[in-house]
Amino acid sequence: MGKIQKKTGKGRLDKYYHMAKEQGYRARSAFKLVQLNKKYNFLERSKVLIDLCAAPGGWLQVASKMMPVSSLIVGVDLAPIKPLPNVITFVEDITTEKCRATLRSTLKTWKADVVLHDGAPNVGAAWAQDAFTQSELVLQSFKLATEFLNKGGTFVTKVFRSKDYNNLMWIFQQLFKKVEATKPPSSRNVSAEIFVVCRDFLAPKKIDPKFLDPKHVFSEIDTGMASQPMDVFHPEKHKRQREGYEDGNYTLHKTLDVWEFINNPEPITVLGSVNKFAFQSDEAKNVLLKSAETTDEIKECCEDLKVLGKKDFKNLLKWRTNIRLAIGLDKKPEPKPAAEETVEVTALDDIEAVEEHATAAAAEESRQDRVRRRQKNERVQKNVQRMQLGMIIPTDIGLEQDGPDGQSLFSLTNIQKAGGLKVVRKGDTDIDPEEFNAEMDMGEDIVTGEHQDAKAISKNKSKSMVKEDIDAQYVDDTVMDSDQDGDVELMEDLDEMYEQYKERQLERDAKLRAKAKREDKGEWKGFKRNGSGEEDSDSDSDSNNINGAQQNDDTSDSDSDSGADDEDGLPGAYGNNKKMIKKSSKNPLLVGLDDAEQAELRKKTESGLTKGATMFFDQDMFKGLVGEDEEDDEEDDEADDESNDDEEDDEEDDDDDEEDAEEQEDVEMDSDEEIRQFRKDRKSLKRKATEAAEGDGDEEDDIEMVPLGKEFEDDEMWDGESDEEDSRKRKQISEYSLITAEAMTLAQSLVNKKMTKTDLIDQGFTKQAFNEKDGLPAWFLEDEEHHNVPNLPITKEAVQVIRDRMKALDARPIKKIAEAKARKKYRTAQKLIKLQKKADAINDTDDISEKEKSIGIAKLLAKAAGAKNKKPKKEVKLVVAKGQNKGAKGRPKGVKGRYKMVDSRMKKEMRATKRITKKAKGSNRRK
Ligand SMILES: C[S@@+](CC[C@H](N)C(=O)[O-])C[C@H]1O[C@@H](n2cnc3c(N)ncnc32)[C@H](O)[C@@H]1O
Repeated sequence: MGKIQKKTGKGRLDKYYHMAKEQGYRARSAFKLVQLNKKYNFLERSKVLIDLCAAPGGWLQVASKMMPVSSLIVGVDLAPIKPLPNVITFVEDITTEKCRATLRSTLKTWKADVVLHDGAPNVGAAWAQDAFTQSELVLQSFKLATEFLNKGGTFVTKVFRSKDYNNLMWIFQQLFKKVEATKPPSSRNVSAEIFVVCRDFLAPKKIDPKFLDPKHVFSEIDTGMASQPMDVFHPEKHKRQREGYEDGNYTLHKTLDVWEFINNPEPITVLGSVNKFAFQSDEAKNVLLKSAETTDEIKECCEDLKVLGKKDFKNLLKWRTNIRLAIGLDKKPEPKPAAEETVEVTALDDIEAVEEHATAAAAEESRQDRVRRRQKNERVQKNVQRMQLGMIIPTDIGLEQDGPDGQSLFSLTNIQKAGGLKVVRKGDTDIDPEEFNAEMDMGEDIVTGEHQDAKAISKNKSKSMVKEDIDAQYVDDTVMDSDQDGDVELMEDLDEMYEQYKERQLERDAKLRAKAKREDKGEWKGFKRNGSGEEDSDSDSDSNNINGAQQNDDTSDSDSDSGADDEDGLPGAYGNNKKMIKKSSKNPLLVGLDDAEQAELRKKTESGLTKGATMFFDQDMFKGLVGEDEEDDEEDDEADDESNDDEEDDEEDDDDDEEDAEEQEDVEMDSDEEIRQFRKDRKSLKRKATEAAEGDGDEEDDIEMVPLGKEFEDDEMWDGESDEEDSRKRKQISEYSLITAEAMTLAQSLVNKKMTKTDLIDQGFTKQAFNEKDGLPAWFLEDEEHHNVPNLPITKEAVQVIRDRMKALDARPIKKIAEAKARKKYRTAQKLIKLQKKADAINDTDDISEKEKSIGIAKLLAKAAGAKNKKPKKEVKLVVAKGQNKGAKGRPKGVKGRYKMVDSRMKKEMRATKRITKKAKGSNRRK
């Protein structure tokens, strides 16, 4: 033990090992004393301590830490102990007279308050000098304790569970008032060691020498277990470990004639107590060796029984049974009724062994099952977290319309599949709670799980009702185990999130429909994308639009409206049902609407929506929902208010206005430079708008971005409006709306009543208003398109508004960046949780002081911070060995810091090496 041994065994490097390392103790055993002292508090009030068998010094460290300063601490061991401050150590065998004398001279007239003994023979570096057994060592230490302890002193010793244990305890009790055996938590469960704390030394004047004589103490003990053989099928249950160190029993090599094994009524006992079976007797030679049952394998097994495994022992037992049957020692057991138990010992053992295997396999299987379930749950939880962070949407984890297994939550096809359709028709809505619990046990989806058997399904009237019933039961159910609870909680969370997602989707759909409707009504939304002033040439159409909007033109396409309602108006239950009807028309439960019903649903109501759409929007979830129309109305009201305010302001600023009138009429830009800058900005804004529409489309709305084709622009320039073009134009307007300064200026002047709608219409009638493009040469049309661009007025305010908008757009991160940020945030949060857990663990440790706890936590934090503040790698500058650097020795001129010389040849060589290795790899693989 003197030297720290390499700990390689599984579980050796446990919590206490790491704690010892962290806290600077020389051995993990230090914590045993810490825990013993915590329980019995003997160190704090002691002034003199002797540690027998103290190397490498873990206990001495603890003692010097816990005992008052200037205490006398003496440590002895066969192995040298590295010096420790305020501790006296010497190398000695504690069983010798010399050790006693040294202790006496060290302590002088003093007596010890505590004597510790943690000795174990054969485990130290000095194993060769070790001649005593554990119990003898304990008795020796006890002897020293009785000599050096003060009255009322404490003796702590390590004892192994052995036949000597009771005797030792009896002796201790004779000389100490209180004797308690305890196993501190840091002592491994697999270890047979126990610590005995003997308090209040009685310090009798005379001690009966028999108490301290090993021969006398241990001779009387006979537990009758010394000769107990090992059970070869349950070696782990063998008593040897509990017996502590057997005195050399294992060195005996027993050989037994195999014939005796065949005849012995207790074959397992024989197997456990013998090293070798010899074929020596005549019977063994004549009968056994000649038998066909005695295979080479059996013979080999007989050579060394100590190296055999369970399977080999089973083979030997089988062989013995067969031989016994063959030579007539046993009769073949008559076939018995199944209920009767077999009496034959070996057969039972075999069965037991097989059963044991089967149980182990089943346990392993269920463990793996648990692991799989836990992993699945963890995966789902992770997804949920990611979904909450907005990194993914429910569809990404298959949660939208489909259940986790890809089955629709409310799919009626399941019922048919499970054959429960008929019973469903009967309308029985009861659910068997046991079946429900069984479902939950399987960790499957409550309603859609694959394990939904016919019986369970037959009790469902409809899926939705089932879910409600289940939910109700599930709330009442208090007997579910924790595993189920976890699953159920998870399912609940997922259900809730799914509902929220659906609501959001419906809300969004409603907004989209309202928007489309408004567009169809011909509401004017602004200028088209290129902002090149097609408004002029297009004044007809635009003015139509304006008129349309202002006169609340009812010529909007009501058909398409209703059509849209039919298609999209019921995206939830109804819409899905339509899909389902198409998909699974074979299912008698999934009945489509007949023509009359469909026609009824298509009928228009007063609101202009179809009956189906009205029914859909009458659902509770739409109550209190402010549609875009209403929002816009509100905005309009606000705009009106503002315009009124502006009017007041205008009156005040009349004089100024007159002065600026001329400037206001035309483009109001400070300089050409500003105009150029503005046009540049406008271009980038358009680009961003396109990006936003493409990248964020799924987040914001589902409007598709249609690039402006040449054809489209031409048509707009010259043609009168067809319906199709009209709608295209409107779409364009709605997409780009007020993103240009021209449009904004115009809007502002309309809102501020600086321009009337008649002015706007009049402006549309220019000399080019009715130009025909038929017959004009292509080059002219192209030229016109490029250069005949009306210069529309723009105001500073409009430019400012657009710029602000652009800034806001700039400030918004693109989807990928947002995702990356969310991921980073998530990872940081996870790290923090981990750190918190570690800190909590340190905090909860009872064995260390507050100071040590704070040091431990500070270390943790420093480590975490260190990982963050890792120094970046120093850059190595590549210097090409050419010119003045060619063949230069040492640092090339003008190069500072780290550098590496490279030349073209090196590059070529490196490439060639790579090529060759790649080739070699390829050819190896082909082989
Ligand atoms: C488990 S270690 C003691 C560890 C010690 N308590 C610590 O915390 O560092 C057992 C020690 O007993 C010592 N030992 C065994 N027999 C001994 C003997 N006869 N005399 C002195 N030391 C002995 C071994 O050398 C070994 O270092």
